Amino acid sequence: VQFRQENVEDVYEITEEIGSGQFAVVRKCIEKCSGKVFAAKFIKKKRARASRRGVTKEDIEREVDILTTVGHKNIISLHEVYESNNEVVLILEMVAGGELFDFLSDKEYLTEPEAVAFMIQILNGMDYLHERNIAHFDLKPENIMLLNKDAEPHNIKLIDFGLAQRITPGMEYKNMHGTPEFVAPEIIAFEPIGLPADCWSIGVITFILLSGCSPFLGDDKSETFENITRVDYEFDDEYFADTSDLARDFIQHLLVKDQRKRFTIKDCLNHAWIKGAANYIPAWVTQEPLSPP
Ligand SMILES: Nc1cc2c(nn1)-c1ccccc1CC2
Repeated sequence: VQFRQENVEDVYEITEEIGSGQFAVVRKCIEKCSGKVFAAKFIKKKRARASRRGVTKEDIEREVDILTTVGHKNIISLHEVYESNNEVVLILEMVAGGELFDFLSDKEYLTEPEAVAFMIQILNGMDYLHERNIAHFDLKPENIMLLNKDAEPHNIKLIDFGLAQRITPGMEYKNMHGTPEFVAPEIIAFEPIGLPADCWSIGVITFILLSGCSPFLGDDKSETFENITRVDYEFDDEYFADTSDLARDFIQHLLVKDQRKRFTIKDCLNHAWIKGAANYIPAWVTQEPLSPP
């Protein structure tokens, strides 16, 4: 998709802010010709090479390339892209249900069936990406949006592919800056990273969904990194007393330091905690539509 050079405000009415990232602000917008509602993500372009502010054109093109090539019900879709001299605007599918993060803080934590209903959708979206050797590299509750917070069960969309990468075997990715609480040990150790880093983050997210607690969070960044490097976490009985052994087993297979021994997304989808859920989660959540011929 090419970056349109005309003024985005000529084509869309830009309204209230609905979210923001480090160098991005996301606003609700309405396409004038159709009345359709979208989310406009304004990304600041990096001015000078040495500047710490803004995003390089190369990084923006990577996010656009990845969003353009993926199409899945649990991944945000990209409608079109505009460019002005100091920013790029991604016109994205509108998701109006807010972040899973906020949904969680209202509920403290979820029952296992609720957590599994979310986890199945996260895993389906991630399975689609990992089958195409795309790593998200910034999985966390803030980057999981609910389509509609009142619907049951909830339909989720993975957002923010600003750190996503196509992983070519043999290529090494090291300079990463995910969010401390969710990064895998290999990211902290500056070892080559790949798809398994996302699986670690899924383990952290599952732990949080079931307990409301963050397994490795310390009083500061370095303490958090210390806890991750040592894989120092526990299922505190105060929060995990009612959590099934299957759920703990699922998490334990993801929070594994050696990324070669860590569960893959396929392993997760085959785990009894997830597979067993197919009995009580509606088919539209659990069944992947047959991929187009
Ligand atoms: N960093 C972010 C942050 C957000 C979004 N994208 N990137 C987003 C995408 C579609 C709909 C709504 C949003 C708001 C949050």
